[in-house]
Amino acid sequence: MYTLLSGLYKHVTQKEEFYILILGLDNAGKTTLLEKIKTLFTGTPGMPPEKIAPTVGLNIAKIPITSTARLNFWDLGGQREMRSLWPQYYDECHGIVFVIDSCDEERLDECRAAADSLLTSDLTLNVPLILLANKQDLPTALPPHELKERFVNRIAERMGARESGVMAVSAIEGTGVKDAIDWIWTRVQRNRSARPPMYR
Ligand SMILES: Nc1nc2c(ncn2[C@@H]2O[C@H](COP(=O)(O)OP(=O)(O)OP(=O)(O)O)[C@@H](O)[C@H]2O)c(=O)[nH]1
Ligand SMILES: [Mg+2]
Repeated sequence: MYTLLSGLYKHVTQKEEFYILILGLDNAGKTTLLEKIKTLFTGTPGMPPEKIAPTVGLNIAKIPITSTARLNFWDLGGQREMRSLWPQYYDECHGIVFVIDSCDEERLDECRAAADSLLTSDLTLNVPLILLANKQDLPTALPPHELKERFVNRIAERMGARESGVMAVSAIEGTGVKDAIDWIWTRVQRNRSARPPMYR
């Protein structure tokens, strides 16, 4: 009887867990984005931008997306030494958000190299990926069409068969953030036979 009841309780309370990696070079705005996601999707405001320091290790946010499913965001540090840790998380992730600083033209090549190594890993094969052209609130930001030409088109062949997209956002102002999360949520659900959710 106890086993039956505890099984039933588990069935009712267990949630589908999807894991989403937030990657990109240091200073791209990943943690600012994570905190904005918290603000927009939970009742609790995220940390204000001025309190956010460069990430050493990772930050986590658990976002209830429906009554039965949760998106777990893993925001990893983007500094060069931290990037060697990224592959440890590829195997378990269901989706990837790749954040680009649209104002940092000088580091576009470095950014492309980081995206290349992520996309060529067997462990991320067919994992949906959204590229976010961040900091669009700043006048010096490359507009999305220019970023597409100078960045996205050059890594397009590495995308393979995965679902991919590009969106313009401002993590600080929140512009485009909800649409980006809706995009990734739709894609991880579509990809669930290849990468099924975890149950916790
Ligand atoms: N204007 C503007 N500034 C932003 C935006 N997003 C992030 N920033 C700023 O960019 C800087 C870096 O932001 P973080 O969120 O710490 O960057 P990160 O990608 O997490 O960096 P690492 O943790 O080192 O990998 C901070 O000064 C942020 O305030 C944005 O949308 N607009
Ligand atoms: Mg960070």
